Amino acid sequence: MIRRVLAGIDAVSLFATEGRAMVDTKNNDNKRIRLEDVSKVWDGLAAVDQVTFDVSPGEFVILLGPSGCGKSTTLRMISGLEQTTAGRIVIGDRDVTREPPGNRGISMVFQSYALFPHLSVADNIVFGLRSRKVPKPQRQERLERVARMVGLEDYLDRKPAQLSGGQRQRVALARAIIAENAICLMDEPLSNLDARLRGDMRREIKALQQRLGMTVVYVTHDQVEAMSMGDRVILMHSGRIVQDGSPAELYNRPTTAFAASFIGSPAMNLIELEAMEGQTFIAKEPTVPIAWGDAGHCLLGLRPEDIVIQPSSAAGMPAQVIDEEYLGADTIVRVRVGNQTLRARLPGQQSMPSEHCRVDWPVTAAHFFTADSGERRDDIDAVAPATANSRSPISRDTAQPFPDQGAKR
Ligand SMILES: Nc1ncnc2c1ncn2[C@@H]1O[C@H](COP(=O)(O)OP(=O)(O)OP(=O)(O)O)[C@@H](O)[C@H]1O
Repeated sequence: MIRRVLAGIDAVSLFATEGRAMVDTKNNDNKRIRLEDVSKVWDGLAAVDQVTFDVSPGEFVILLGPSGCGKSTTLRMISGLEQTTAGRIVIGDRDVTREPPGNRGISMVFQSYALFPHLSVADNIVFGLRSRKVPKPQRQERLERVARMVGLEDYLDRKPAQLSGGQRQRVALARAIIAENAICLMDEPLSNLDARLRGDMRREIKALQQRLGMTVVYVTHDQVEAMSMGDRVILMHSGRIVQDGSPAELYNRPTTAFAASFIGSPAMNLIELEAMEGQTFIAKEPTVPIAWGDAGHCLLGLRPEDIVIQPSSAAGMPAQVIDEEYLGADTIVRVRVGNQTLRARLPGQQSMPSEHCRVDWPVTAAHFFTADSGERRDDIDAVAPATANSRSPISRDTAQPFPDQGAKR
């Protein structure tokens, strides 16, 4: 309880700049964010390590990454709730690195909702406006407008304890929106909600952001949120930016093995390859010749949906079916290839007719990464598995699934 109230003070302090003119949300200058070589060091350890990125006006940018990678710390430094150890933060054309939170023109939505338990929904929403001494008629008009926007008109007299998780989250959103700041920072705002509500709220937040033209920086470790909401995704790992691009870029062209394995569910299969005879690379087991212009170890990356499972008489790597997991729209089939386990995603409900099969993939679906640094290699000319000269590379159109492998729906 105490934590929640303290968090509430944080949240509200962002809006509580007395006498400050309302930020003009039409003015794009207030909506731009720039981080230059920003770091945060705690006890000699860099939680955020020389992070640099820009957020354009009206952009929805996601900070994505595993627990502890520095997402929240980065967000809190943008808000001013945390001081930077090094680097510069610029909002619009103002260096705000040493400015207090209330001077930055930013709203924030927290995972904990940060509501005052003793205040009604209406009072929670207008708390910041009150501290700013916005006159009552204006407060009331804005409250009604925002409550309509987030569907809380019928709940204004209730206390937070009388609301569902989704409704509490809407109160937190309403409080951020009513401040009419041009920038809104959100820290895992949906993680306390159940899966269905999360889906609904994702769409609502995105629609609101577009309607209001706000710049949003949104922290999550949930790649579905990142892919579905972000105009851009900044993937972080150990305090650093691993990749910064559109959701499609991150999915289709991951620049590191970490990005490849973090985005996508199930994750991209990463198969260890090792150097053989000068310019040829082969899988440790079984043998997969790879034409290669360089020496060194590398990983072959294959998305589960790119793997084709064929009868054992067909071309491809010999494999054994381990099990099948039916998920409704598709089936995840695990197969053992040599000493490695691969996951294939097949459409509909699938039941493998035999334990023995072959796996194959379109040549263009292969991604390569160096095994040590994990960096993407685009200079590999890969051939399809099995005997390289025995057949033409397959494509999605020419792939031969098991004869009775058609989707059963
Ligand atoms: N106040 C603090 N004092 C010392 N270390 C901290 C403090 N806050 C965060 N850290 C450390 O900084 C690192 C980054 O934390 P941060 O909360 O930014 O990660 P995150 O990516 O947001 O993780 P999560 O998704 O679990 O919230 C972690 O190793 C964390 O333990």
